[in-house]
Amino acid sequence: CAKKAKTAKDDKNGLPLCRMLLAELEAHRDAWPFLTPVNHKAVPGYRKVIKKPMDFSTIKEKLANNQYLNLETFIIDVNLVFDNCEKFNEDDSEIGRAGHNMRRFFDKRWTELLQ
Ligand SMILES: Cn1cc(C(=O)NCCN)ccc1=O
Repeated sequence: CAKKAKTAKDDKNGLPLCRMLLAELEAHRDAWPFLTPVNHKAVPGYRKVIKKPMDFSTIKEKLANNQYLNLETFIIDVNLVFDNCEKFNEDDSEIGRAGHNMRRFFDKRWTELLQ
């Protein structure tokens, strides 16, 4: 039978924790660039430069469709949002700074919740 989950990443609380973390991300004042998919028709170059677009609404949909195995696979998609942002935006820009702020917030929260 399946091995008993050893760490919080694998245990049964993984997915409710993901929903809680996502709700906190969506409520953050700097979440606005990340709430919905980047409109590649309105943002020149985006589709070419960013190979794997990701945003909070897509993550929410994937959670609802049970597409995350555990907290780890959820964290990978959240980090993709911030990595795409760093790739496409100057650090010294509104959206670039929002991405850094959101990544710092997320890293702090999931590590706190996992302790
Ligand atoms: C994350 N990100 C968002 C936008 C954007 O324009 N978002 C809509 C805000 N209303 C543009 C580039 C980018 O990397």
